[in-house]
Amino acid sequence: VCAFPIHLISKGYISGTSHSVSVSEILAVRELDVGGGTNDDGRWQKMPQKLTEAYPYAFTVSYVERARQHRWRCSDVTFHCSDGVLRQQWIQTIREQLTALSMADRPKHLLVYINPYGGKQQGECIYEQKVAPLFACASISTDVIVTEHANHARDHLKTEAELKKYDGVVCVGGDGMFSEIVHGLVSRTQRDNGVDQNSPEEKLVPCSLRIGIIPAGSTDCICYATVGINDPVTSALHVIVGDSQPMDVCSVHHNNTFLRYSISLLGYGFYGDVLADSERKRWMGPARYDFSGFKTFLTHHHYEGAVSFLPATDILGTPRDKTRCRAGCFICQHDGQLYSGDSPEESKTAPDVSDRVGWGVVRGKFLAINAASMSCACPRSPMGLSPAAHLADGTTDLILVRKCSRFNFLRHLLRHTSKDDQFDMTFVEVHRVRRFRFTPRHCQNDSELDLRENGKQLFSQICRDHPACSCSPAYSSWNCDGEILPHAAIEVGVHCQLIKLFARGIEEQPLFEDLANPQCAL
Ligand SMILES: CCCCCCCCCCCCC/C=C/[C@@H](O)[C@H](CO)NC(=O)CCCCCCCCCCCCCCC
Ligand SMILES: Nc1ncnc2c1ncn2[C@@H]1O[C@H](COP(=O)(O)OP(=O)(O)OP(=O)(O)O)[C@@H](O)[C@H]1O
Ligand SMILES: [Ca+2]
Repeated sequence: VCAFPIHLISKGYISGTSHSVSVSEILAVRELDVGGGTNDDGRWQKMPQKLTEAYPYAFTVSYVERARQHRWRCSDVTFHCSDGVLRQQWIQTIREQLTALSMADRPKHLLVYINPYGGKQQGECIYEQKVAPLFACASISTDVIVTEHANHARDHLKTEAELKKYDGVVCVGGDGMFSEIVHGLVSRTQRDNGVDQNSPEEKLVPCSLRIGIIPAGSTDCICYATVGINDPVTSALHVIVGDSQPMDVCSVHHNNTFLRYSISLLGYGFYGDVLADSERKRWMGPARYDFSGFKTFLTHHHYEGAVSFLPATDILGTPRDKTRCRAGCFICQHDGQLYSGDSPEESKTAPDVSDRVGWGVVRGKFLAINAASMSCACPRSPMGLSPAAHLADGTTDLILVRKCSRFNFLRHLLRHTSKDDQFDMTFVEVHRVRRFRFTPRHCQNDSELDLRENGKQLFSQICRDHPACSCSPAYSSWNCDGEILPHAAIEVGVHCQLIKLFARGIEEQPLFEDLANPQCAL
């Protein structure tokens, strides 16, 4: 902590309270030319002449200030003193401390990808106006790529990007853009280490580069659930101070072929149907999800199949806990494990799939099958699909919503918008698992599956053409972090802490938020 025992003038007046700033939350320090009447930003300083005469030497410290609802802002305080040597000592000392932080965790050079078409198509503008000036202030240099097509960022990371040059990768966009970055980085890391992604049993190698998300999408679920707010300035500040948040990643396979990774939601039934419908309405922007959500709710389709899963035993925590995964989460610090005799490296890998002992099976008709590897909190649902899920415990919460009336399903959905327990309903069950499989009914073998994948499309088309038809199609689609998967039969495994974000998890709110904005001291 850096406390300032010299005279301090902030915003044109002297305050009598004390103020301290953690060095780890200082962004930059710079000299201020008091005599000239301006600082080096060219902004005028409103300062009484008497004070500038008495304390002509000044410097400005930019630091993180906490605002409401997990927002961070960059604030400046200016310190004045009568002695030029003293000022230099302060500036030098703070700079030395910042350099030490840069050597440890702070990024110096970043690779930035901007999706100009995500969310409300504001990505470039958000980056230029809100983020780039902060990176410049913190002396972070960047290489910026504005993507030209879908998968541009993924493929660039996978094959071309000179990753050694960078301390992290930043994406400006939504969950889809983040997913591209994850696929690029994870695939590159596996290829560089000779790991075959197609084998569901393979232990994946964690990525070394951290990922920053500047939210500019429609849902921004990953950002919201790791920071507490989808706010570009807050996220940029978390990048600058060099935060690090490990995250679980699910691998999804079909018949020993790798399909995709999932970080937030794998949803079959309701969320798959919402996504499939909403993709045809991208022109509507973020509102497409509400439109398609309403439509899908009215169609009320259910799907038959079997879900088999490997429950996570010997773990701290359950999906029905009242406690939440927050910054410095005890459970995530222990990889979610109560006790493990394994070495730390072994305990972070996917469990042995050949051991079928302990697997459970649930068969039936489902409105929704959801796997949430994290809470999936987002502005639509501030507590998320699974409020007690953990970011980095090596498990996913498998939520099974059986066929029920529209009224009951609406009650279940509505509970996502309040603090009421959405799992406390007879037709809902939730399991914390390390692996699971889904097999749609009638799915006997691969050749049949292909037939049925085609049949599904045909059936959906018939139902679309005949809206009065009230029957449920045999298959839904999997929504994998906002992408539709090409197969209904999948096998999923959780890889504990495979990636790291420039985030720290949601901070606990100060008890008296209104008072958490101290002024500066003499
Ligand atoms: C009555 C209101 C109930 C509201 C219930 C809201 C629950 C919302 C839970 C959202 C969970 C999002 C999980 C994140 C998934 C992301 O990886 C993915 C990519 O960005 N986003 C979506 O798939 C986008 C998925 C967006 C889903 C939106 C669902 C909206 C449902 C609206 C139902 C209306 C029924 C009204 C009946 C009168
Ligand atoms: N230049 C581009 N042109 C077209 N599509 C792109 C481009 N760059 C990226 N994409 C794709 O756009 C898709 C959506 O992007 P993004 O996730 O940023 O926004 P969103 O879908 O509005 O938000 P969310 O994923 O939070 O719902 C991503 O799947 C990404 O692959
Ligand atoms: Ca998890």
